[in-house]
Amino acid sequence: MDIDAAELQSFLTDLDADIRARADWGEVADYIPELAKVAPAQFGVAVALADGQVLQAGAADTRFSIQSVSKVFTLACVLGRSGEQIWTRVGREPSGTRFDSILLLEQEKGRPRNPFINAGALVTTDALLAGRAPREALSEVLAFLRLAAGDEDIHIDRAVALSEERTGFRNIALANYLKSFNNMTNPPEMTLGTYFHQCAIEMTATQLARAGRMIAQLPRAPAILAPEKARRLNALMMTCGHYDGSGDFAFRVGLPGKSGVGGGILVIAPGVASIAVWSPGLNLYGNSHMGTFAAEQIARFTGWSVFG
Ligand SMILES: NC(=O)CC[C@H](N)C(=O)O
Repeated sequence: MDIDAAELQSFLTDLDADIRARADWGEVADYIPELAKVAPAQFGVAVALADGQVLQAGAADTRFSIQSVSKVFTLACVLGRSGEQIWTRVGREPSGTRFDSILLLEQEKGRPRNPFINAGALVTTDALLAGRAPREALSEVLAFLRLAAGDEDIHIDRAVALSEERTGFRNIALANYLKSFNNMTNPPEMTLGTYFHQCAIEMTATQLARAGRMIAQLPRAPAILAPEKARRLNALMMTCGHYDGSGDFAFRVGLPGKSGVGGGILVIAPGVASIAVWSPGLNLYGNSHMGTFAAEQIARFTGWSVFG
């Protein structure tokens, strides 16, 4: 749908003011000590449009920990590297369980439901390593993101990675459990270290919106993701991108999205726009509370929806 950029810009500016006035921020993720230090009362949004413009409001240039939003990009790298093989190790169904749940893994014999819950993302990261050192695999993800965003200034926050490495006992359990089912080819601590560093990539909303242009297949996006891969990433983001809150996100926003416990959400309007919202306070499902609200308001204002 065509949208007047100036009108959308003034809508975003008003939305930022509205959100600040509401002051209903949710709770920051406190199970990762470094993330517990982030002030919840923050909001930023960036919208990359098909004509190349990037609209911004609020703290669009503040860096935040992208956390599980990284799972979209590692999956894209793995699909590029080894094609469809990954689907022998991980499914494509919503889990209906929390992002860090171990519940279904025993019942389903070590094959995680999808690549966006932690168990599935650990398998994807394990595949990404492909016999390489963690540093090489992480360089590939960073290079891919920098190319996608057209911005070299994207890095890993080591303090966040180490903080999770020290306290990520559920992920450590998941990785070992996967190993017991032979669904982890590397030593669990190697895959875990890579995963924690990938989650600790820092980006601004502006950089994330620009990186998402290839998933939206915007005409000016760098041609580094084949259209059929973009379509499938969008399908997975829609069905699994918000864990057990995916149905609610689809209902409220109507666009594919991927959240992270750092409070970021990447939202894709295929062919039209790539949107990044960020607000560190989370809702019950571990998805950004005000970020979801903002995505809902933007979809309502623009009429963007994959459901017509
Ligand atoms: N939902 C998330 O963003 C979770 C990512 C986080 N690094 C974890 O594994 O717990």
